[in-house]
Amino acid sequence: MTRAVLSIGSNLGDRFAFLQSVVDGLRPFVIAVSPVYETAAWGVEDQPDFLNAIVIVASDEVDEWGWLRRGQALENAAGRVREKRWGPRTLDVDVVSVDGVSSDHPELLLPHPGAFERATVLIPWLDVEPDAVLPGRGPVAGLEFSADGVRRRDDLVLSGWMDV
Ligand SMILES: Nc1ncnc2c1ncn2[C@@H]1O[C@H](COP(=O)(O)OP(=O)(O)OP(=O)(O)O)[C@@H](O)[C@H]1O
Ligand SMILES: Nc1nc2c(c(=O)[nH]1)N=C(CO)CN2
Repeated sequence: MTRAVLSIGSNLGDRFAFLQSVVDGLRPFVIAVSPVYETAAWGVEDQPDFLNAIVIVASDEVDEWGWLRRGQALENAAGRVREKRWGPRTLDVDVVSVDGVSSDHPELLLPHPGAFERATVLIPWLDVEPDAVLPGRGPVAGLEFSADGVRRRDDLVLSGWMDV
């Protein structure tokens, strides 16, 4: 059994529909979905705001590479064009952590090396898992990050996973 924490984001096109496509695409495996946040872009700041959320998935049959590949398939289905690093995208699916797995393979770094300082990951993660632990960093609730530019969008609720 693997359990994975996925960070999803979109800042191009129908942002909410692209996030919903992840919940729909991973539906049998989804065990929790966070609220949606409107977030100012970090990294490359001169680009539209993102919508971000966290999806927690679990399966007996999918390993860490399987989660990465499924995320990439969903990015491709959203018509994602790979341009510059940290640039705008229809859909980004990052594997934040997979229980009990660490990896230094460049195509799958686990835990995700940027997660510990990204409010866009940590705030929604705490919503669904207040006692979350980021391996190597400790309890997420104890990490220091700025919540500036992160605004919860209670008008946008990802659906269709609780009734599986
Ligand atoms: N934990 C991970 N989750 C998703 N992709 C990863 C992970 N570790 C390494 N990668 C690799 O990162 C590449 C995708 O990078 P991408 O263009 O999405 O980066 P980014 O989202 O712009 O930046 P960042 O990785 O800092 O969030 C892919 O080649 C993928 O194999
Ligand atoms: N607010 C926000 N900014 C970003 C994001 C993201 O998901 N949210 N993802 C990026 C590339 O991984 C670059 N910048």
